[in-house]
Amino acid sequence: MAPHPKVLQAFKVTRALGIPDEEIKPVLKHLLRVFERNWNFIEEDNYRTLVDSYYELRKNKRTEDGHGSSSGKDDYKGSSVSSQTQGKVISLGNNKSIDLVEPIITSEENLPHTIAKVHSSGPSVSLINSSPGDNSNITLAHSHEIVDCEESSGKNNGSLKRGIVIDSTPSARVGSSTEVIVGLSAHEGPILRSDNGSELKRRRRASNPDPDESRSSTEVAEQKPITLAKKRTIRTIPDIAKRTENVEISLVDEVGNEKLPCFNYIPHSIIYQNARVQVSLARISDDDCCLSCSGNCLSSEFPCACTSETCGEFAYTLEGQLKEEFLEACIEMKNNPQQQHYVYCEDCPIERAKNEFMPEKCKGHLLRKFIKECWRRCGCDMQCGNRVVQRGMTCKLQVFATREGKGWGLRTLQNIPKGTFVCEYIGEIVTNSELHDRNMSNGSKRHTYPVTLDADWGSERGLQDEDALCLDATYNGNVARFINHRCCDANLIDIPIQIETPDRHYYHLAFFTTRAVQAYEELNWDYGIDFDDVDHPIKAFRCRCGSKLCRNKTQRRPYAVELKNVCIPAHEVHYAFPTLRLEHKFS
Ligand SMILES: C[S@@+](CC[C@H](N)C(=O)[O-])C[C@H]1O[C@@H](n2cnc3c(N)ncnc32)[C@H](O)[C@@H]1O
Repeated sequence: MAPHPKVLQAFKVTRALGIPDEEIKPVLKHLLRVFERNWNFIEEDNYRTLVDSYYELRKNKRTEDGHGSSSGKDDYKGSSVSSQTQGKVISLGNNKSIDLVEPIITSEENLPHTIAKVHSSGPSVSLINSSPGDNSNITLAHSHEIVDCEESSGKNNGSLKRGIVIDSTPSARVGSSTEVIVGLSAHEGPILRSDNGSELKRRRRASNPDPDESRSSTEVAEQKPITLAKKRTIRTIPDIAKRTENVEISLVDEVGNEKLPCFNYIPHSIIYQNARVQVSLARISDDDCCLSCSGNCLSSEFPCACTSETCGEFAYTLEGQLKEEFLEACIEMKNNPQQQHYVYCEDCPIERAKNEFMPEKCKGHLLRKFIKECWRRCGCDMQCGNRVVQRGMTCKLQVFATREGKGWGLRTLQNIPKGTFVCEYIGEIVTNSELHDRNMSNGSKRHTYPVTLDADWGSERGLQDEDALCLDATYNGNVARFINHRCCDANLIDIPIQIETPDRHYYHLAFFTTRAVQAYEELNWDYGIDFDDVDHPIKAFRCRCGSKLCRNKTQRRPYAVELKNVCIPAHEVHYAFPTLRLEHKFS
């Protein structure tokens, strides 16, 4: 079968650089897998990532082989977590690298690059530092004009023995001095000196006699010269869920700034210690299940007993989405809560945890609409349309480094229709007082947003501490811990789901789309923060949700949160002190 035109185009560019097709092929295959077949990432900057990956892989291979040559053929063989690659950081040439597993490695360690300073005021480019002991040729992996090169000794006496090719585009001249990472390649030959790049072009022509190909090399140079970016590291993890979910959840950092998240991925919530979650068949009465159903409850003529929570109607459609009316009602209650949607407990567990002897008055809890799914005692099967959340995630998701300074975020890799279940909020099930203790001892080390399972506290009198529960995803959690906040018009909404237990001390919190979401859109939900609540123990982050309805109107703080007089960058401290409750007042 003839290769795809995009593959042919990629080969055309790499051939022009003298890279044989059979060597670039496995690299391309690997990147396509890592980027979920999104060619934009591969094509951008004239296939920069592809070419950089190739050269860096070659260099790594040479280093591993004691400077032996590499065919490059097998380096990306098999899946991206094959035995060859697992545990390795694969640097992507000039300024990128791929981290295929979980080790937390700083970008400095990852980059076996030479750092060059470009002095843009004059025509010369001088290398001020090169990798220790590495005297490989230095070149940008793409087509560039050679402006000038100076032989130079760096700090480590790694003097430049051969060629350096540096971009001469106007963008490279911006500012007086820009630090860049220059990739290392395996070109042989003496120092290249040229004012106009003709030497490089001549060399390319010499190494590639095919007139068609040498033309494309020149075209490439003219089309899109590389821009000198700040050093950055692209890291990816193929599946942060470690195959515990129905789908793989990749992580990618194209920005190159984020510290890799440090937590244990769990696909189901788990009791930390004191939380009382009573799951037993004996507690499910005949009225709480549909014993006589079979197959798919949604197809039966009459709604079964499991619709008791949703006024005798299933919340899901036959296609597996939330019914429009139900979803809209949930959105309305969340976005425009009325006074009657709040309940106030007499002895609020949240206030009690804060001050056992003199608790303050309850601040109120928002009543929520529940969905009850069929479960073990029900006669239907696992494919029943009323078992959506318990079947688990089906959407392809990716954790990525946001560019707006929100730290990591979550995006979808596929279009998702309105009302679709995306994921659950999973974490440790802790009691309110356990959470309070954690907050007190860990304070500023918090990195996620615990949620209080208080949707039904209004119907309880004197809630015991073991029954007043929260989910904390700080140390153990799932992909939901990466979902960032968006005020009011978020594309996800959290809905309480009752599955195993008829009481509502413990329930599942599931995220559904509030509208159709396009592939590569960031997913977000409204944490319910009151940005004007100056008394709240957590002074909220400066909101960068970008919504027209953003409630953080004043935006007083410059990209940091103040926490008890300590100023900590927002990406360092996520949520610190007691739970921000879902029902927090709206301004
Ligand atoms: C539950 S975590 C979300 C994942 C987080 N971004 C990360 O890197 O792990 C919540 C934290 O993300 C950041 N964040 C979330 N939404 C934000 C927003 N709209 N604007 C700015 N920062 C946000 C804040 O630092 C917040 O404390």
